[in-house]
Amino acid sequence: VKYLENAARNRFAKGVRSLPGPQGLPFIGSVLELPQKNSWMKFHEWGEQYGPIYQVNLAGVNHVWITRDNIARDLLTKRGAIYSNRPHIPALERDNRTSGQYLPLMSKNETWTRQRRFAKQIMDTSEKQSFYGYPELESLRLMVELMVDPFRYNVAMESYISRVTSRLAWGTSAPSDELKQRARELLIGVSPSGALGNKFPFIMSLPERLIPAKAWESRRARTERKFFQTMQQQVKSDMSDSDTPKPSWMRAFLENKLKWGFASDLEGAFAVGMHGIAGALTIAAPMQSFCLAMCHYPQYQDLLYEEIDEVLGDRMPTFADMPDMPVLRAFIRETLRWRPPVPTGIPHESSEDDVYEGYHIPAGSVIHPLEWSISRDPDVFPEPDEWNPLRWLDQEFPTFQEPLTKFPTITQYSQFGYGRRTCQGMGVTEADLFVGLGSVAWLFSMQANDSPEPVNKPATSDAEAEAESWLQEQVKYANQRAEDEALSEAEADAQIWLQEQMKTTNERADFEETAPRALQERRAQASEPLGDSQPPRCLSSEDAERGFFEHNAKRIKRESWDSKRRSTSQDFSTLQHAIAAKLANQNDLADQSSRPSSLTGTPPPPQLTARISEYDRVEQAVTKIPLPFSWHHANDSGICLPETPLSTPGESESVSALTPPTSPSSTRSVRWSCPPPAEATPETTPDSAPKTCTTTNSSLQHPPSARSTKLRGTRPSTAPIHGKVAMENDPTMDFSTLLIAKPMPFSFQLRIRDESRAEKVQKRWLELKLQGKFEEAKVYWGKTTAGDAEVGWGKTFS
Ligand code: HEM
Repeated sequence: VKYLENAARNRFAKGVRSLPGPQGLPFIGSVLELPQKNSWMKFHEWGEQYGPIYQVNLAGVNHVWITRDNIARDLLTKRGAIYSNRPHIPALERDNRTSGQYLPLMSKNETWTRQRRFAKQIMDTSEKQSFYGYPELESLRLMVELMVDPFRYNVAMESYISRVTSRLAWGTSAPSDELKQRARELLIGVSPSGALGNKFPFIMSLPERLIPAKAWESRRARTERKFFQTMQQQVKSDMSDSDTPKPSWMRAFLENKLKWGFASDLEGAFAVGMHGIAGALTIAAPMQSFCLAMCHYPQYQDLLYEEIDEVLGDRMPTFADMPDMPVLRAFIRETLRWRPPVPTGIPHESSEDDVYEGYHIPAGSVIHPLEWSISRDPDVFPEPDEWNPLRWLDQEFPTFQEPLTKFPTITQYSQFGYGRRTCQGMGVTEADLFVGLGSVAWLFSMQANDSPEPVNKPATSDAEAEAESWLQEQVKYANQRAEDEALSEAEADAQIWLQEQMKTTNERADFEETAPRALQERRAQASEPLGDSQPPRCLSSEDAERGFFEHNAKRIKRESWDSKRRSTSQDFSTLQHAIAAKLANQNDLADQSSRPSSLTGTPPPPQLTARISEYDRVEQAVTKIPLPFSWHHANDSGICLPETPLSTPGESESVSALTPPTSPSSTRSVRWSCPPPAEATPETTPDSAPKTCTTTNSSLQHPPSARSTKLRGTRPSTAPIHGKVAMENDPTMDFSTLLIAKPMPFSFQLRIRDESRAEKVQKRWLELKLQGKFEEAKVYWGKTTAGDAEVGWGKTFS
């Protein structure tokens, strides 16, 4: 019906043309042309083929894709009056446009207006109070977790975000695990590639007992409501029981209930809970992309360390340091540009027919600002596929903006949307990333794991066996203590920690059976030159890097701390051991009892390998579930695909009047910023940086003096890409498949930059831990997915 309606609308629009775009098949349109993974790459490719605004019929719905910032502003900002609705999400139990549950998904109506006003107020007020100091507090715990268990860096970073957000929402970090689960379940519910109801909307009108996916959604919705109400009730109790209740968004709601004009307390519970979910969902993705960037573009790391050491010295960063740290802000801004967390943007829906530059845009079109393309406009971002923080620091680049005390900033950035629907969380995102990533770079350096040996050793190695027996002993000891006497909070924490180590050691055995081969295969793939690559050529960014350092000669004349400080880098095993020992000592002091000497014995060896988090497992499981119809796959675009996707779109003669489209063949070429590995000569650097690229092409070589010690000539080991990406050749393009693109965990090395900083962190963490400042995550209804419980964690799919 929608297809016929759209066709009729297009006929009635006289004197204007339809937007260009792929023709597709009748009714289903171009759904069969979409890939299963990273669908935004296909939309990007179509943008290069059809122009900066084009339309695609996807299963009868007209989707308009915008690939340039100025067009998105023209439509979504300047004509916001008719471009600010949201499309319907069929898999949700209640209509997202009117239910009042999820502010980002509501259409423009009264409920949206009052909730948006509320959102603005709580964000402004909490920003004035430095977001209550929560990022600083939780970054301490993040540092400890990274020291203790570096291979779970992704879990630690997700927990950091979730804990900060839980504290902001309800003043406590206890619900952080539950919040993560609520966020991942909602993400499945709203992602086109997630819940089955988004692929087959008709199932949502059938009885629950026949449709497990509908029952799953009912439980998700019930659990979410119960969780938000429980948290609201808890804050109410804290406010009446405590003289100094913690500041939070919920407290702000409860203290001024009448002011907000909400229909009920339940609306307030959702208005706050939704912000919790929005935060928990999104910010962890750029934190993990930052690790990718640091490892694949290591030549910029020292620039950041120099700033950190100069501004912060021996203390961790705070929100107040923001004006003094443009380099850190540039790293963050560039990471968001390079790997947009929401690459397809969040769609708007048009409420009226419109004409733009002679093109007809029918009412009811779903409008996507395609962030992946917008942040790759080569006129604004030369060499757009390169991660290059200098574009924000060097005036040679078009994106440079002064004053550097304010710019670069991620606020007012297109990644956060347009017009009346702009994201409300820009400020808090910047604070979380600034403090969190600043702390990470203050304490650690990162290196790609270039070891030719498999990073995982067999679980039966001597060291592993020793570690296992050490951990077993500790767990036994902790269990014994638990029986003998009531455990103090710190002791309980130590026990949990030790048990986790034990679990990890066991999990490691499974993981290691399959991981080494897969890793080797991936590395081999990554180092193969691409078939259609062009000869290596000198990139302007390299000149720009040199220029930048020449301009900043005074600053960079300072001796690099690099070799000196890195020599103090400490193995994690020692650190892990040190934490355990300190915890033991602290507790010994507290209870005057002695610990077994084995606690200060040989610590477990670290395995610096990323581990798949629960979140990733869930996401992977979603996309692996076989659907009832054999010709359908799950994919990340919301469209059902055949087993073998048809990859050749029909050529269209439509040409946009806006910017002439580039020829598809030119956009498919792959260029290298340094020669492909086959032509590169490895060159050893003093601190055994992975590899440096040199080449026979003299234009790529710069005299070392001009480069300064800050740029040690290490070039990315990835193949920079333009237009169509050969994803299998780019290890930085491995994302989760739901609406938020989160890089999959990868293997790399974290090294402590300065031992005294590590000790400071441990000491402070212990102090605060003993003061009860770091609550453990609370279990609300068990993590079981079994049975037909009224509330609980949903299975990935039932
Ligand atoms: C990396 C972090 C984040 C990114 C990339 C992001 C991105 C976005 C985008 C693209 C939109 C839609 C804008 C549009 O429709 O034009 C949005 C909306 C929204 N975001 Fe964020 N967001 C992030 C973090 C947050 C956080 C931390 C919060 C709150 C704690 C938040 C709260 C919201 C809200 C409430 C809306 C809805 C605004 C409306 O529809 O009126 N976001 N965000």
